[in-house]
Amino acid sequence: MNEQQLKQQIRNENEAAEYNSKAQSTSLQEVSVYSAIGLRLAHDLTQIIPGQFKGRLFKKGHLITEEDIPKLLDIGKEHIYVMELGEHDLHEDEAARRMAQALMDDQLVLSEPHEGKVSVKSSVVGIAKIAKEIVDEVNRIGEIALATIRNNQAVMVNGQLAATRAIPLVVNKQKVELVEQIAKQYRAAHGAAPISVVALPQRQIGLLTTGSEVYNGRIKDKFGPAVKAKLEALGSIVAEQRFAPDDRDIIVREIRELVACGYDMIAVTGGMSVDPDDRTPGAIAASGAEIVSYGTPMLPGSMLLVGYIEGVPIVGLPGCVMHDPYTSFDVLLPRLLLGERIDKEDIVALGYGGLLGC
Ligand SMILES: Nc1nc2c(c(=O)[nH]1)N[C@H]1C(S)=C(S)[C@@H](COP(=O)(O)OP(=O)(O)OC[C@H]3O[C@@H](n4cnc5c(N)ncnc54)[C@H](O)[C@@H]3O)O[C@H]1N2
Ligand code: MOO
Repeated sequence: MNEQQLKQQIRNENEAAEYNSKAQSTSLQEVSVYSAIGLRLAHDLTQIIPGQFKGRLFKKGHLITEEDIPKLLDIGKEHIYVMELGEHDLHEDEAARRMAQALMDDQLVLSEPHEGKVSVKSSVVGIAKIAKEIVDEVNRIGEIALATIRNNQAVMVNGQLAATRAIPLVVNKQKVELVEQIAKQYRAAHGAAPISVVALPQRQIGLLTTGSEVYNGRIKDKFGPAVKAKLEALGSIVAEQRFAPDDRDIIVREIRELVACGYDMIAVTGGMSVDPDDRTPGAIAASGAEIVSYGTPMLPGSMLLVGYIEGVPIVGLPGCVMHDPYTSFDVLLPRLLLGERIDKEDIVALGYGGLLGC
């Protein structure tokens, strides 16, 4: 090859490299909004008016018209992007969609991408099963985000479990492919998606409300309705409610009778703290229950008791369960209803992050 041929070859190679790099990398061109009429938006545009509105003002692909210009200026956009996606990149919407599809169980409902985010919702009342180690692994990749609720948290119909998003407007395809690979490996090893929901079965609960002031009619029972509401929200019912004064033998007898009825769970309310009239923990122990824990390191719900009596869960519910929407009882309830055994470590784990105030 003579010198000229060599130069030509280098020129060819350079041109090819330039062509390839154009084809491979995403080009983002800034265009003044005044020159943007007739162009299409490369991504959703958000408006925030504190206290009034937060949401999508313009959708990706929107054809910009003259009357959009003041609206764009009002949300601080003097320029927009015109984008040509490189072959190794994914648009934020596509990245979010693919990650959600890879990580989520089929039963879950995926939203359309909205401002670059895909939301994942439950179609049933259930308990979230979320592999924390996978969430961490995905979030370690960088430039992509996976946010979830906590493992074992209750979720309502249409309740959100997770959301995916790419941080930049375009993200390297390999990052999303890595998420897909991580999810595939998890599914192969566990036979389930890293993020899923298990529908809660309908359980029948036997409820015993203690407290002489309630038993004698001095005050109206407020515990029964509160416990019923919490259970019904999760698809279970209080099949029977009984009342007892602050008398240990009577409480023991009532517990035994509720156990004999074959309910799926027994709940005893009131009398859970330190006063001489607080007979419930002693009565639960005397009724033959194996106590996993009397007391939890979570506030509210520190005086909660969890045990098992002939294999049936029994809980002692302190006063706060009556008025507080989220206590240690609410944390453990979905698992109790599912039939998962609660052990001492589950109680220990309530302390970190468990100070919600009461
Ligand atoms: N010195 C301490 N005081 C308290 C402690 C403690 O460890 N040391 N613990 C606190 C915590 S935490 C809770 S929760 C409360 C209440 O615990 P109890 O489960 O023993 O609640 P009671 O004493 O039975 O009742 C408290 C309050 O609520 C009323 N009540 C009870 N049952 C009903 C019902 N079915 N309907 C309507 N109202 C009800 C009761 O009349 C009392 O007024 O203790 C803290 N204090
Ligand atoms: O058990 Mo109390 O139950 O923390 O407010």
